[in-house]
Amino acid sequence: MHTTTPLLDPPAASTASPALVQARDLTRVWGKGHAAQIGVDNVSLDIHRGELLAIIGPSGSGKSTLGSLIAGIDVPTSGSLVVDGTRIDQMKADRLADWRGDHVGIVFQQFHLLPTLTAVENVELALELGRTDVGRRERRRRSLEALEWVGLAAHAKKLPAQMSGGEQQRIGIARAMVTRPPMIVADEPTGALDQRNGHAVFELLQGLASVGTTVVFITHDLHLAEAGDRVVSMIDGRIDDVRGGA
Ligand SMILES: Nc1ncnc2c1ncn2[C@@H]1O[C@H](COP(=O)(O)OP(=O)(O)OP(=O)(O)O)[C@@H](O)[C@H]1O
Repeated sequence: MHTTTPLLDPPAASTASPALVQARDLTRVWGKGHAAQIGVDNVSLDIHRGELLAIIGPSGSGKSTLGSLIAGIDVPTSGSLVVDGTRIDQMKADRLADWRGDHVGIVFQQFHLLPTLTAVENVELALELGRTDVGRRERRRRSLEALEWVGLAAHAKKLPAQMSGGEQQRIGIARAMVTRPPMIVADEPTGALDQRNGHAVFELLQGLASVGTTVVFITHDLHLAEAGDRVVSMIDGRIDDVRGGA
């Protein structure tokens, strides 16, 4: 499955910064006063290039909120966030969407594949949305290459409903990686899978990290988290503990 293809060339580093993600005092709050809901509370964190960083913590501790901020899906109420040399914490929604298309691959717990598109069309869509400079034939070629890397070239013409959950999530990984982003944010990507399929998905993420992609892996699976390079534990929106790393 893990062949050396151009798809797996390390993403080009666009800055000399040692950390791909530099979060400082990130806070995300909804509402005000007594009604305020705190998602993330003053979080500062560096995430390095090629690092597989696991984020764990009880339900409601802020893992998804932090992941959404790092992925540029949401913006913080305060604090600063630099990703791959660009400050994204105050970007307007349309610019942020463009930035995301080129810089982040996102993997969801429930796969989020479009049901009326085949596997290869789902993967191609990421290239259409993210990189308008890639022509139709090249999009198809790269998408098939990504499917091959996740071991599903033979499923290219299948619809999501014709595939197992594990297969759909591997298509989700192919879709996240096909734009060759410097970072992948995966929010409980193994949460809907059995142990064997979850492990297979985790190994794909490890493979991407090993060639230089930064992987943020949000999980309730402590066993898989420990297999990452570093484990960040959250509680009540704050970082409670960081284990591993240099
Ligand atoms: N859009 C929102 N509006 C108001 N509060 C929110 C919103 N999104 C998240 N929260 C709150 O922020 C806190 C953190 O939620 P978050 O989803 O980040 O936790 P989590 O650790 O990912 O939980 P889980 O493991 O259950 O997915 C929770 O108290 C939640 O209710």
